[in-house]
Amino acid sequence: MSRDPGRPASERDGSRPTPERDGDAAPLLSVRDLRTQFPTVEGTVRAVDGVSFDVYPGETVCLVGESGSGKTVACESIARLVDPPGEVVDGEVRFDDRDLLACAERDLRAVRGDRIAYVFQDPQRSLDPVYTVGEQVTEAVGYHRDVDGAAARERAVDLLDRVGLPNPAARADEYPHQLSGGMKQRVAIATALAGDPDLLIADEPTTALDVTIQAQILDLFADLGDEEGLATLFVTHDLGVVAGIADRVVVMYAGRVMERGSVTRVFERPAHPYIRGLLDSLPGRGGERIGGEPPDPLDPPAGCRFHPRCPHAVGECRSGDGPPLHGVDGGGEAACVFHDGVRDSTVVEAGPEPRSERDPTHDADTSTCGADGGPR
Ligand SMILES: Nc1ncnc2c1ncn2[C@@H]1O[C@H](COP(=O)(O)OP(=O)(O)OP(=O)(O)O)[C@@H](O)[C@H]1O
Ligand code: NI
Repeated sequence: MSRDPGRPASERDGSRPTPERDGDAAPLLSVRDLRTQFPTVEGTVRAVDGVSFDVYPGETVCLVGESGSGKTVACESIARLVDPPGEVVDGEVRFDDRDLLACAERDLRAVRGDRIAYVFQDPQRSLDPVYTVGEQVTEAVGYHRDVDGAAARERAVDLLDRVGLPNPAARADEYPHQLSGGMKQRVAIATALAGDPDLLIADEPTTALDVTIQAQILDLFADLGDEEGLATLFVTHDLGVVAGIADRVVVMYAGRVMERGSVTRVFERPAHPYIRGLLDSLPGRGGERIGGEPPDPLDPPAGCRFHPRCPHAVGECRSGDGPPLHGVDGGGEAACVFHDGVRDSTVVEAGPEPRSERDPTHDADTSTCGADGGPR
């Protein structure tokens, strides 16, 4: 079962930033071996622990994974927004051939204010309480475009309309505290889009919105991707949203990338048992919710971090630093030993089966309580 053996075995060392997509276009954003830690009294939380992925111009990449998997910390690390004592301890974040982690704060502010826009999970973080929403969006328009005040205001109202703010011309004169949480988030999104960024990093931007408004905003992102080449890194744990908007998907678990690939391939042929389990448990798919809980971030298991919950885990999954990303059939990669090019990867595609049918050599440790890393 050939699995593209010519690929580098691991990208974790960051030494070879192989493009994730074939073709001529260079990635707009290239994240390599990103590591971010939080010192706490109980120990070090390795919230992001060797994450690599690319975002190409005009595409939408969805970062998915259960709560606590490191999606927010990854995004904040990319934009250098991690608050101390949290610290990006390693890695590279290339944006248009500039390493954002290495550049001076002043240069970074220029990039972040102009070419990269950020929508926080909490809209409060994006808005200034002392200015009206119209002033904030207008300022963002004017900052980036050479337009007079009236034209900037007109564009601001238009944007507020496009993000679904009711009665935008009147609402523009209100202050953030006069708006509901969902409306604030819409204003935050309008502000982010006002400057025609090249990259939008949006952390669960639509979670708090009702489905109609959510759909409207997702459509708006799609239009801006098509019309203006806006690339989006979109964090969500709603796989329905992912199916609707993503070009490519990056699946995180316990601070690591478990799988990357086109949305079509990942949804049709999930390669890693983790994303396979998440997809199977969607309504109508007939599968059960993945048993167990994500690991304690202070003390993740050795080997593959998902192994205590994995129906396919074999001895090798329980020790070492976890498998590298292996190329999978149909494109993309999965950090799973079943895609090492030697094992039969179809056992993952076939779903959970009695273990003896798949790996008789490891029958002895079929319970998830292997000595070197059972559930804690
Ligand atoms: N300031 C902090 N101090 C200590 N640990 C932190 C801090 N911020 C985040 N973490 C830890 O880092 C890990 C990743 O958190 P993160 O918020 O990135 O997860 P997430 O995938 O965005 O989850 P959610 O879907 O709930 O937003 C978690 O274990 C979290 O507890
Ligand atoms: Ni988050």
